[in-house]
Amino acid sequence: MSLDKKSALRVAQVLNEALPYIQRFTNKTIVVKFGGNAMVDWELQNSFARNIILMKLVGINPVVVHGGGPQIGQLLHKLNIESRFVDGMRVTDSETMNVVEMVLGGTVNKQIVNLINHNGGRAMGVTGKDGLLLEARKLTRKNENAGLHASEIIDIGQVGEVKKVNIDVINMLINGDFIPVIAPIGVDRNGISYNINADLVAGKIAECLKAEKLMLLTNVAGLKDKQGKVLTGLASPQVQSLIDDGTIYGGMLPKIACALDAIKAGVNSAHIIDGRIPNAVLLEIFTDSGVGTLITNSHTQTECR
Ligand SMILES: Nc1ncnc2c1ncn2[C@@H]1O[C@H](COP(=O)(O)OP(=O)(O)O)[C@@H](O)[C@H]1O
Ligand SMILES: CC(=O)N[C@@H](CCC(=O)OP(=O)(O)O)C(=O)O
Repeated sequence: MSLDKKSALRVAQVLNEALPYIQRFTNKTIVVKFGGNAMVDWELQNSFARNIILMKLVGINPVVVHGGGPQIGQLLHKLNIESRFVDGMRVTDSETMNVVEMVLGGTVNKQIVNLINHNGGRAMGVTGKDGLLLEARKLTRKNENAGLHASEIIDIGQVGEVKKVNIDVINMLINGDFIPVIAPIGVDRNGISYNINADLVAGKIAECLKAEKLMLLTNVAGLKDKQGKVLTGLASPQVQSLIDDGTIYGGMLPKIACALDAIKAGVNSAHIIDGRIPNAVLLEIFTDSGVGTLITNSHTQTECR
């Protein structure tokens, strides 16, 4: 398809304006988390795949971590298995864990890998089990309403948190010129599988790779305040009060937590952006038109080897 003169000039201008960003980010690692809610349709997934390829072509090392919560929910529904969440985490019994592995490690992972490869990139899909990439431990949740006789801990099943990231696996893929596409499934030393929230995995991987940026693509324009207005910037002292008054809830809780942890651990910036906007990744990286919330500041560090 050939462009008319005006459109062609505009394309040339856009490329020219992207130069300082390309220079800034070349040879840097950017972790991009593609949320299940942002995988609205094939076109959006395809545009995501092309954005990732373009990053790689200009010398950036993109590392993709994907979710797939709604896709897991759909299959569970078909199988008449109930979905239940505690603080944004899916309660995961062994039957649910099987479905999680099928959907994340199978369908969703291979869909993204295939789209990147089909568009001319070189993607390699792995779960956290491959090469022991994500060593996990069981995540426990405190029961805030525990009375005298209630348990202090809520058991949410095979839900994990990242204990260790084996970055050798990722570096091996990057050095082989592949784009790693990672499904958030972990395993412990006893071989037990864990369902890990994809935001948490993306955050820990960004920390361990000392990434330049962590980008979380979701289905909202950014973090919203009590009035529903998108907060373009957010620092950690504000966060607790937004959680306490219920402004941040559900799936936004792990996003904020992992973004704050990543920043504390040295990742330069964390962004919650609207993945439903075509080319959201390119807009965020190569232009001044950020499309969401930029997060700065906060706590803990993960073991990396
Ligand atoms: N303060 C907030 N601002 C924006 N979204 C919020 C907020 N608190 C909770 N949410 C919810 O978080 C959701 C995004 O998280 P989630 O559903 O887990 O998406 P993803 O699949 O992309 O990880 C939004 O759709 C919204 O319903
Ligand atoms: C423990 C837990 O909740 N795991 C998530 C894993 C997928 C995920 O995080 O997907 P999104 O990014 O699309 O929300 C789940 O089972 O839904």
